[in-house]
Amino acid sequence: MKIFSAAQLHEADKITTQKHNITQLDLMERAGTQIFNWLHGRMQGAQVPVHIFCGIGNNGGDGLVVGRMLHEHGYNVKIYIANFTDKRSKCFLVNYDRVKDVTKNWPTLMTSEEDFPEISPEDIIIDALFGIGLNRPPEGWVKKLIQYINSTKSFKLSIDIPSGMYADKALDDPEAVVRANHTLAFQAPKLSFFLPETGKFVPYFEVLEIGLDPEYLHTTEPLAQIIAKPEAQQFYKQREKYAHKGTYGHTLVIAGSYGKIGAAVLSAKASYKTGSGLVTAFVPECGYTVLQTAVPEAMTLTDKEDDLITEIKLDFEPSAIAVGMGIGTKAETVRALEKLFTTTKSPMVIDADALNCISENKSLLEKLPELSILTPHPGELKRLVGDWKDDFEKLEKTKAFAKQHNVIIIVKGANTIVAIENRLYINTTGNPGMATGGSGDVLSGMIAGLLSQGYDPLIASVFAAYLHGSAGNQATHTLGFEALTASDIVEHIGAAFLELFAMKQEEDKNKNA
Ligand SMILES: NC(=O)C1=CN([C@@H]2O[C@H](COP(=O)(O)OP(=O)(O)OC[C@H]3O[C@@H](n4cnc5c(N)ncnc54)[C@H](OP(=O)(O)O)[C@@H]3O)[C@@H](O)[C@H]2O)[C@@H](O)CC1
Ligand SMILES: Nc1ncnc2c1ncn2[C@@H]1O[C@H](COP(=O)(O)OP(=O)(O)O)[C@@H](O)[C@H]1O
Ligand SMILES: [K+]
Repeated sequence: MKIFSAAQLHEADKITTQKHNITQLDLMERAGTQIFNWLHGRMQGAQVPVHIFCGIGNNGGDGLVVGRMLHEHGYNVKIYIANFTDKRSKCFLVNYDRVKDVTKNWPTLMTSEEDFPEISPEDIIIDALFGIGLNRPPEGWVKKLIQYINSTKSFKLSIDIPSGMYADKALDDPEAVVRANHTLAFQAPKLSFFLPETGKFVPYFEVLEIGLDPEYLHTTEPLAQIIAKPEAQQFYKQREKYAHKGTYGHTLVIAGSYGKIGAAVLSAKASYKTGSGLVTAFVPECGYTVLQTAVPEAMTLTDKEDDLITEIKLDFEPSAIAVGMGIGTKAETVRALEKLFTTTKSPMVIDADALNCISENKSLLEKLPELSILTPHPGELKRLVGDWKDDFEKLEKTKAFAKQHNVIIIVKGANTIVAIENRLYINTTGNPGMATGGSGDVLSGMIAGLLSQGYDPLIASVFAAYLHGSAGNQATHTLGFEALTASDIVEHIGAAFLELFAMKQEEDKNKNA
């Protein structure tokens, strides 16, 4: 699914009306009807008071359509207009009249704090104050209205976007955003739903199709693309019946130093669990027995030094390499990395301390094989690309960096984001239980495991991020969040593969029944 900017959505709106010979008003009716259907399907005529707060733009217009329909279906609905300017949109005005025709009353006009209505905790609030047309932070009594809405215990449903938030730029004032319990977004989710500073205001959302011009949506370069189950299913390559272990590649995991050999264990196991035919771990001498015991399937090569990696000597050509987890940043290790980068032709995942080595020795960047996959967490990213003022600038800097150095960057976090050239892919799986030591080591092993099997670097990146989050989700079914460890993610990689097609099997069963 694609994510568009507010400007692109306004353009889609315009093109749809022109090409499909419908009016803006028709589109608003469609949008409002979708929201009404969603509510009606859940409320089933319940007489819970519904308070709809409308602005004076098209978001407010949507709110008026919903209010009219709820009224027509016998719901207990009250409509308020936050009359913050007299520049009411045309479609708002038409629907304002239509509400009056149906309810025989004008909605309640609000022009100051005195007009705020009483709201009981069990009431429902619909937020149609501002949509994607917000162009400055709400101030004065409008901000107070948002805060008043937030102070109630009512269920809050935002139309299109929580009022006070922008679709594609940072918040100006976090105190002036509706704290929606749920958001119903038209046609596509907004970029701000997925980034830490703004996404926290959108704990749950659904997308409602409103029939914007398919050609425009299809041909327009989006701000980002969402990777969810339908996309992930398409990445999957079936294993062949006559395959042998040589078919699925030989992954090399270069990881560990004294006290951090576990990183190599997690990564090597994850590579195997993701389907790599063979896995070799290259570790300092002190890691030999640990590896041979903890991952008996893996072969182990060791450095000549006991407690750190100083020279990576191989006796085979790896099909993919994951390097950096727990290796430290000592000068000898940096030299070993430099040699690896300049001599290897294998696709490579570069993580953790290898990224820190690069940050401290920027000349290494020029030596990276093209389309190497860098997997920084926010701290490592900052050391690579420099500081940012907000999440949106972070993405811009990351894209510029990826383009300049011809690499793929995986920005890890609650919604892991993959950047390649000018494009962004946003992962949708994962949970806060995965904020635990070693879970990144698992991801690196998984990416390398996919690379080894011949997945191209971009697909390996987005598919591994999806499966990694999905394995984490599967693990929570029996463990919850707190008890989840990186090893549990590894143990549930198989379940993540199975889950990819679980729904389809269910559907097939139903079809045959
Ligand atoms: N294609 C689609 O997706 C479809 C979208 N649809 C709906 O349209 C919505 C977008 O509507 P929209 O463009 O009319 O803007 P909206 O968000 O209602 O508000 C803008 C108004 O607020 C004002 N204003 C702004 N900031 C302000 C502030 N801080 N404080 C005070 N005022 C402020 C601004 O006035 P001005 O800047 O001129 O003073 C303007 O009057 C979209 O989210 C969706 O719900 C559907 O109907 C159909 C298809
Ligand atoms: N709140 C969260 N929701 C989803 N995934 C998360 C969350 N926190 C962390 N993760 C995932 O866990 C991994 C953490 O990686 P990293 O910080 O490198 O861990 P480590 O260095 O301990 O291996 C990343 O893949 C990240 O996307
Ligand atoms: K809204």
